[in-house]
Amino acid sequence: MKQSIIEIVDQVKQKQSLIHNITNQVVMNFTANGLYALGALPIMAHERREVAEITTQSDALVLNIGTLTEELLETMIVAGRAANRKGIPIVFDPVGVGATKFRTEAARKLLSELEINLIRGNTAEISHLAGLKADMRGVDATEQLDGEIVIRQSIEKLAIPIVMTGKTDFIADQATIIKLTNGSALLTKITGAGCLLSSVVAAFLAANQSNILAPTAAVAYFTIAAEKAAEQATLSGQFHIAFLDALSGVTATDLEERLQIEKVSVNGSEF
Ligand SMILES: Nc1ncnc2c1ncn2[C@@H]1O[C@H](COP(=O)(O)OP(=O)(O)O)[C@@H](O)[C@H]1O
Ligand SMILES: Cc1ncsc1CCOP(=O)(O)O
Repeated sequence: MKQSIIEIVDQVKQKQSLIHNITNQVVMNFTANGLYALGALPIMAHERREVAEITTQSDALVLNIGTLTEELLETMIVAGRAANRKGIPIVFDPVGVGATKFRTEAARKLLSELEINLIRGNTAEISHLAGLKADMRGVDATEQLDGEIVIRQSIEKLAIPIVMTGKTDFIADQATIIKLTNGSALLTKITGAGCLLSSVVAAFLAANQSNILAPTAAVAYFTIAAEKAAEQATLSGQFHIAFLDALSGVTATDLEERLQIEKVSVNGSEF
């Protein structure tokens, strides 16, 4: 597994994928800088009349509903259809789903009208999307949820590969669940960490379309970068910058030495 992750990271660095992000207004700049640091190329384009062309020129599409409007939702459908026609992977980030009826209905619409390749959300968002109960305050959960139970039930209900984040991260498809425990709590003190991760996952999927290995490599790379940054910075402002820098330089040795894949289950049996 570690060797495959290292190889996928090399593929990402070589491919320098162009990632079309239809994302929220809070995180656009951070996402663009994070993708550059990784070695990918960002483009943010939100005009309905041009998104199909932009998506078609891109290697992956990210749909993020963090500051969604009715118009932007329609634009996402146009871009998503263009991606589906060309087999371009789509990552969906259901920011704040469950916080309002509009977000919840929008998320359902995107899932029903588009073929989404992967959903990346925090534990509360994934629970909501799967119809499990989770209390939200803004874009964050108000309670601790048992990630392992949530991911098992969610993958069964949604039947789309999922990256579910929190203190522990889970990567799942219908056959496999992987649990990663790398990272830093400082990621929760800056805005846009999850949104950037969704775009990083898209860059990994653009380079390697495996349902489990590519997103696992993305989460491993991202959370190990956070660990390295947290060794340089204790406050959120310093961490923000240190993290961007660390995103450009996670090495094979870092992955070898730091990766914590605590548990892998395949078709329900652990090994
Ligand atoms: N308590 C925590 N400790 C360490 N890392 C965390 C913690 N909570 C979230 N993370 C990390 O922060 C990143 C964003 O996850 P999360 O905060 O769940 O997403 P979102 O920003 O969408 O709410 C992930 O890489 C995750 O591993
Ligand atoms: C604060 C906020 N409000 C609407 S979108 C957004 C950014 C959320 O980003 P993340 O969930 O990745 O921290």
